Amino acid sequence: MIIDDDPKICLLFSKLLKQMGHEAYVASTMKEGLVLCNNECFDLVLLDLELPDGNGLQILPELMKTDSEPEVIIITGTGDARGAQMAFKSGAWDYVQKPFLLDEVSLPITRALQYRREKQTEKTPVSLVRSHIIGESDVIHKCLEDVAMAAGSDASVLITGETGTGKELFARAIHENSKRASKPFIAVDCGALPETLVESTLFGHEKGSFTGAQTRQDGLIVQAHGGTLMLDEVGDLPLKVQKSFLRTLQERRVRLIGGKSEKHVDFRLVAATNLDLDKMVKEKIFRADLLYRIRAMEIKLPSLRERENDIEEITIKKTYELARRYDIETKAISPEFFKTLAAQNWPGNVRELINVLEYALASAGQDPTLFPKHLPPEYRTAGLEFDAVPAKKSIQLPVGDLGAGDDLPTLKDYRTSIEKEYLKQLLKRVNGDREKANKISGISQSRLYGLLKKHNLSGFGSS
Ligand SMILES: Nc1ncnc2c1ncn2[C@@H]1O[C@H](COP(=O)(O)OP(=O)(O)OP(=O)(O)O)[C@@H](O)[C@H]1O
Repeated sequence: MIIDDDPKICLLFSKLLKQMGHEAYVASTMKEGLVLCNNECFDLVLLDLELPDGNGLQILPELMKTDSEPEVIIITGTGDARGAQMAFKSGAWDYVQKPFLLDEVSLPITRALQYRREKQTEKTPVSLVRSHIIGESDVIHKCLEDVAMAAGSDASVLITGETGTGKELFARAIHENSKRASKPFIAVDCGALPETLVESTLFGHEKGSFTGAQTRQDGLIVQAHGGTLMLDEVGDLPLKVQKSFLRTLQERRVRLIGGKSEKHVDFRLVAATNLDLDKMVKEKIFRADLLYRIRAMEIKLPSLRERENDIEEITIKKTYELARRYDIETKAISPEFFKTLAAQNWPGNVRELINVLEYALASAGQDPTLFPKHLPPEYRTAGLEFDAVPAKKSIQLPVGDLGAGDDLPTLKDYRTSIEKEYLKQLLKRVNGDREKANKISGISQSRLYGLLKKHNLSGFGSS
């Protein structure tokens, strides 16, 4: 419901709300607004303050007490701190000042409606089926609460997060905890499909509708009927397909490629991405109206770096699972192994961790315990500071850039020149003291003499 006496603003909001998939009513005075609110049910009121019959704040408490108890966003051209404070005190959701950018209002609208949906959603299921999601960190618990919330409603959900953070796992969890659990869960990776195939894969095709379409085939949308459709990497949907998919989402009807009639489909959408869809909207490569539709709720998955405390539990459970899968004895895990894992950056998140554990199990062979030495070499360096070996003196090599191209010396020549440089420095420091030279260099007297001879150095006089 838009209560504003400026027809241009009303038109702008009506268009925006329609684009976001909502219906909008308009009132131009406080009185008209109140009457409508008392007769209809509204989720949200966009309330202007300067109205012909008074200041909108006057009717705010009354509006919020109408049967549908709508959320209210104040829109005003005369923003002042006191007005904003009063609005919030009376329970307004947000306070937007004119002039505004569409983004500045669309976000509070989405959030207010999400909040409202969450409020109305059935209570969180007492025992959420975790669907193999591992982790007890606060951030994962927050995500599980979101899953429970999403599972209790039928709203479209957008799951965002870096690669390997478990977007598909969480999508399945939403499905398995929803009333659609006994119906199909269909996942499609939009990024893996060639552009020419996306449309027919999603919508299906009639026989002979294009070369190679030898039989009539239902698309994945129809296969997801009654259940959940997961569009993974939704940012990779070509613009043309975005348009037809939006239509299907809005009208819940699908038409096979080359077909004439339409079919009713009932599916719940869970989309996922690791791209910045808002940025893609600005770059005009993702439709704003589709983004509004698919992001009725959003679940942001944390990276593994943000939930370091979960690494240990994931490691134990996954090592056990992998050992069972490969039919080998499960291994004990040393504290150093955990420490080395905790020191990593994990850009590939849980998927990367599982791959590393697979490597470690293979490299451990018959060894009963996993140690850092079983990890891929590039992962060991990050944990070196935790190794139990006492730290050695750091060594500053007396070399600079070795030059570019093919003129790098052989390793043997390089070692020889470093060795000679070392001996020269040693002789300078010990000032003829043989014992001291043996002590510092850590090599025996005879070996030291051998080396001095080799390099034609005579630091201790003739011998
Ligand atoms: N919290 C978790 N608990 C247990 N396993 C997890 C968890 N998160 C991810 N995994 C595992 O990590 C692997 C990658 O997960 P998934 O495919 O769901 O990630 P994704 O975010 O969809 O990745 P991408 O963006 O690359 O498609 C899977 O084997 C999944 O089971």
